[in-house]
Amino acid sequence: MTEPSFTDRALAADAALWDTAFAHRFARDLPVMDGATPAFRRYLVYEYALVLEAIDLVARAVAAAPTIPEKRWLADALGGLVHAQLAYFDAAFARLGLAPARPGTLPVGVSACLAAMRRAGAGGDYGEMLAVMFAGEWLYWTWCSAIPAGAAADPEVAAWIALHTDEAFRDHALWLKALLDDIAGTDPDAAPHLAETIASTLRRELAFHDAAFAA
Ligand SMILES: Cc1ncc(C[n+]2csc(CCO)c2C)c(N)n1
Repeated sequence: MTEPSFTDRALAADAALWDTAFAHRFARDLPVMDGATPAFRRYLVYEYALVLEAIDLVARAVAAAPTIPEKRWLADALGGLVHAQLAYFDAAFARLGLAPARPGTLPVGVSACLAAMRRAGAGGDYGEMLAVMFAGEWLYWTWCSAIPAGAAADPEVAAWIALHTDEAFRDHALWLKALLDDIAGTDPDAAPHLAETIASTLRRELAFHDAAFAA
């Protein structure tokens, strides 16, 4: 049998935390929410702020990537955020009468998540940036791919799930996973910090999603 990879070991070491994540109310409620659900409306406003922060993080990762194939892959991921994801928010905000959060009004669970992304980007540690991206992408991939096809009746919710279940999204999550395995394999001294970054990011992700339900 092949040895479990670095990321498989990191995910297994935090299995209890990931189980909590998979049981999160957000994942359970998402398919039955709609544009009138207060938690979903709050979530979209928080999520828009997160996507803006993610654009900067991925742009920093493009700059930090040591090879052209990595820069090219990450630039495509950045393109997905600035095009498909921002187009989603333009359409959803217009349809649902939502607006971006005013500065200083985000709840602490959300702003802490954004601040950690910003720190990872500004810190310049490529592996750390990838670990932050991986934890969030893995969570969304796992959450959204577990929702049965057609389960969400609302068009905004269905479109949001579709953005996180398409092949490109899955491939990106798996690409991040494989690259982290490479980095941890090449530099075993970096592995503990990468594993800790995956776990701490997941905790912040859960606080982010808790905030949508705390009115
Ligand atoms: C709250 C929240 N967490 C994670 C994602 C998934 N995601 C989309 S872009 C990005 C960063 C770049 O990989 C991540 C993690 C999300 N949409 N919203």
